[in-house]
Amino acid sequence: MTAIQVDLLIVGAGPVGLFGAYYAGVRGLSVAVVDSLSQVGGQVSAMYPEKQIFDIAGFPAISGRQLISNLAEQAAPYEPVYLLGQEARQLERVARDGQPDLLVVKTSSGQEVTAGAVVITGGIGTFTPRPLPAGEDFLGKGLEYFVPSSSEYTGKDVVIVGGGDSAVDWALMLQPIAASTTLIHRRDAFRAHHASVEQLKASPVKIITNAQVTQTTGDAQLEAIEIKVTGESTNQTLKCHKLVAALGFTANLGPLREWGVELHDNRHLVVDSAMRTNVSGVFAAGDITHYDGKVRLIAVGFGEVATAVNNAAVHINPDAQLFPGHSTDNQAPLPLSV
Ligand SMILES: Cc1cc2nc3c(=O)[nH]c(=O)nc-3n(C[C@H](O)[C@H](O)[C@H](O)COP(=O)(O)OP(=O)(O)OC[C@H]3O[C@@H](n4cnc5c(N)ncnc54)[C@H](O)[C@@H]3O)c2cc1C
Repeated sequence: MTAIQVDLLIVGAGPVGLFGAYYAGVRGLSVAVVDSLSQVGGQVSAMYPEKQIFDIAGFPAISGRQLISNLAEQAAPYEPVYLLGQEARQLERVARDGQPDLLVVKTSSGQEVTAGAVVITGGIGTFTPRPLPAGEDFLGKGLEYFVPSSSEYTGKDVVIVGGGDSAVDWALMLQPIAASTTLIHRRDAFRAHHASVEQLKASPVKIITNAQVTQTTGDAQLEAIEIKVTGESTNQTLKCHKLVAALGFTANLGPLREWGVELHDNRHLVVDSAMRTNVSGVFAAGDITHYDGKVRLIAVGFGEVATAVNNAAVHINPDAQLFPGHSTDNQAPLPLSV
C-alpha cells in the first residue's frame, strides 16, 4: 500500500472538484484529487465533451472539453496530485491531541491518503462505463470507453458503438481526422439530440443500425471487428483499429454510503450552509449535495466548493481566516488609461 499525506483530499475530479483544487491552492493547502475515472472532468468529460455549455458565468458559450481544460489549467500552478482510475473506498479517523483529527481515505488501488479534511465532490457517484463484452480482450489495445483527445485517432479506422449523444458527438468529432468512421447502433432510432443526428446523417460517417458487435480480432492491437446486422444471414467484418464503446454509464454512490454521512434519498449528502456534512472534517459540494432549494448546476457547484474549501481551511487550521481575500489582491495596479 502506498501512502501520501496532504492538507486536503478532494473526492471527485468533475468540474466542481477541479475548481476546489484551485481554491485549495489559493488557500496554500496541498491537495490530492481522487477519481474512479481515468480522466478528469466528471460528467462533462464522460457524457458531453463536445457540447457547448451556455450557463457558465462569464462564458457565453464554452465546450465541455474546453471548460474542463480551463479548470485543470487554473488549478495546475498549485500542483494538485491526481489519483485517477481509483475509487475512494474507506474513511478512517486518527485522533490527535489538541488538534483536529486526521482523516485517512483508502482507495481501490491500495493508495492511502491522509488529510486534514476531505471535500466530497462525487457528483452522481462512481461512473462505470457499460461494457462491450465482445471487445473486453482489447480494452486499452483498441477498445476504449472515452475519447479524451482526438490525436490518437488520426488516420485510423474507427468504429463507434452507441446511439446517444456521446456516440454521435464522438463520431462527428473523429470523422474529419480518421481514415474511416463507422457508427454502429443496435436500434433504428437514436437517443442523441435531434440536431446532432441530422448532422451525423449529412456527414461522411457510415451508419449501420440494428447491428451489434459480435467479435473482435487482432494481435497485440485490435485490427478488425465482426458485426451481426439483424435480418442478415452472414456477419460483416470491418477493419477497426479503434473501437469506442459509448454505451452509457452506471453511477453509484457506492462506498461513500458507508462513511457515516447523513444521506438524503440514499443518493445525496446532506450539508449545512458551510458545506459541512455531519462527519467532522468531511465537506461536500456540487451535484452530490442536498439542502433545501438545491439546484444541480455547474455554476452552483462552483460557489459551493469555494465555500467548502474555505471552511475546510479553517477546520484544518482554526486560526485561519474564513475569507480567502480577493484574487485581485497583491497585484500591481493597472494604469487607469492607456
Ligand atoms: C448531458 C448532460 C448535459 C448537461 N448540461 C449542463 C449544462 O448545460 N449546464 C450545467 O450547469 N450543468 C449541466 N449538466 C450537469 C453537470 O454536468 C453537473 O451538474 C456537473 O457535472 C456536476 O459536477 P460535479 O463535479 O459535482 O460532479 P460530476 O461531474 O458528476 O463528477 C463527479 C466525479 O466524482 C467521481 N467519483 C464519485 N464517487 C467517487 C469515489 N468514491 N471515488 C472516486 N471518484 C468518485 C466520479 O467518477 C466523477 O468523475 C449536464 C449533465 C448532463 C449529463
